[in-house]
Amino acid sequence: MRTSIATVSLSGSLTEKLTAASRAGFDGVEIFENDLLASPLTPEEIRARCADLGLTIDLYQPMRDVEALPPQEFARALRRARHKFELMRRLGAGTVLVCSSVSPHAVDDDALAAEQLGALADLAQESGIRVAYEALAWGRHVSTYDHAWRIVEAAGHPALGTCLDSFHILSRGSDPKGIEDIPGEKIFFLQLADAPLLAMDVLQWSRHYRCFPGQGGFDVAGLLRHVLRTGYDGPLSLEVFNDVFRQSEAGPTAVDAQRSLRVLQETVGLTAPPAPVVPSGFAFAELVTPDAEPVAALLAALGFARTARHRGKPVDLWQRGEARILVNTGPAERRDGTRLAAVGLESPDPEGAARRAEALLAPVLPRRRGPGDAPLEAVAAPDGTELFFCATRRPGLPDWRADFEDTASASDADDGWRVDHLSLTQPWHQFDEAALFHRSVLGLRPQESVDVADPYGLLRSRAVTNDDGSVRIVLTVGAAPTDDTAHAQHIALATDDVVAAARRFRAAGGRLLPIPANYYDDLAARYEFADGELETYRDLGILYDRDDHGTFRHCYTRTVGRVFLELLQRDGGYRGYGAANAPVRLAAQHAVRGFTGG
Ligand SMILES: O=C(O)c1ccc(O)c(O)c1
Ligand SMILES: [Mg+2]
Repeated sequence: MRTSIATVSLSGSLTEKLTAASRAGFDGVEIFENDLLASPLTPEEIRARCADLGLTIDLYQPMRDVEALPPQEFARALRRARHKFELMRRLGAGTVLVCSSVSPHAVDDDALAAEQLGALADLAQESGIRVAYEALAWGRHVSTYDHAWRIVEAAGHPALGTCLDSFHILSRGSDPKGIEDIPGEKIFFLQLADAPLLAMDVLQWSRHYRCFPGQGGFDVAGLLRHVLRTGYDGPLSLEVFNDVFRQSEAGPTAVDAQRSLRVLQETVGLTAPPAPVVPSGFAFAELVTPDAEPVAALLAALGFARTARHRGKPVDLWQRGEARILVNTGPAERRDGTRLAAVGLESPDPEGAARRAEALLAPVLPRRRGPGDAPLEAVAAPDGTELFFCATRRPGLPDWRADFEDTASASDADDGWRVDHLSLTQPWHQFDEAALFHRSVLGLRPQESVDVADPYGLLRSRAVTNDDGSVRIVLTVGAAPTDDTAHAQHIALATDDVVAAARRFRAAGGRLLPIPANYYDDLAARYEFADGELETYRDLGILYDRDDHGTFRHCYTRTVGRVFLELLQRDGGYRGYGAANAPVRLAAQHAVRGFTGG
């Protein structure tokens, strides 16, 4: 179906908004009055600009406080309407949105509302304009979609229809099934927005927290299915009031928006893009570093061996068991220091995974290929992390390690080491986008979002995983973009014996993050441990957690550049990431930085 976006959903000047919408592939826009009023362009110039960009103007909005008014007030509303309709004629906009009145003058009288909306529609019709009446969730007398429809139906005017807005319908908990009672041709417009499930005033919720479908907790797809059953064939339009999007660059936001509509259309069966190819493990994690020495020392102390070197680039492969870490000393920038730049995802169908990514507007990266290199499909995640779709030892698929020359054989080949999860810090304004990206492009499943207290701010964290837990990516976002501790990334390595791993690391000269004694006193109060067990944890700085399924023990290396490593042991099917311990870990990391001056 045609896709549209309200200018209020994007940041910048009207021109910037239109350009971003067009580039992201939208067919049309809803022009918000404020964007027009603030624009130096005349309505004719805006019309021409839209035409040049291949955008139709699908809606002009909003017109407020029009219906169920005393005669004098209504006369004034009609006068305003005349001006708006003239403006819309110059703009070439054919539909105006009228939202249900919040005016203290409005009376609770559906017959009067129908009569006055009919009179407004008469006037609109003279200018070839249609009126779409929308119930605001906080409207004074009309706040539900079925009520707005009853009034439209009673008016019985060909130029008057209703506008459905998923936020207003779902935020109030209305049953969207009743939408099917509205004839499709009387639904003049459909606005789509999702929102996180928050317990708050609905107006504040609407004006600040809306997000794109698939990023919140509403069943927008379910609502759309009801709308489609009516025969509605107008645009799917995103109307998202969001404080974060207002501050972010319009270009990426528009792409995020368009991706959400592509996923939504796929979900309801309107389109069939290439199916997701869910990754089945981590092939590697790649660190880019300006100085390989500290990274090499850290990996060596952990028992990793440098097993291979890339034939054409300064990239070493370090390995322990099934855990593989690439250390790239090529394009590193001093400013960032060591960072986690790329992730190799085991893919049953790398080409299919890349096609899926492309269909959902993920930037496909130029293949970094030298002569004779194995083909490697790669895309960029919203945070810039490069995601490679690759195969390790898979019959019929080229092995990514073909580009590497063995330098040593791996030690400890079968001791159960593997990458358990990767934690990737997201730019503060891309957290919701990142979750939607990983879900839709990679087919990973988002878990609950958790808040983690950091001594200098609050962190949000959300894991995306595949079904068997062999791929887990933890997306985090910190409050202060300048806080290095909150913005560190990490590689978590699973072992079958974290105590032995920690001891070995320390014996080899590695330094584990020290954890305060208070933490262990508290653990002793919460759980019973075998003799000496707690003392071992206390000595090594091992943290402990438990869920309904099992237990979790984990400890941390010091940070190199932006990256640290975690050693962990999952037992009995523990599913989490030790979130209960994260505040202690973050405080300890801050303390170490403070102590050493970073
Ligand atoms: O917040 C508002 O006032 C407002 C205005 C127009 C809309 O279409 C809407 O859904 C909300
Ligand atoms: Mg709306």
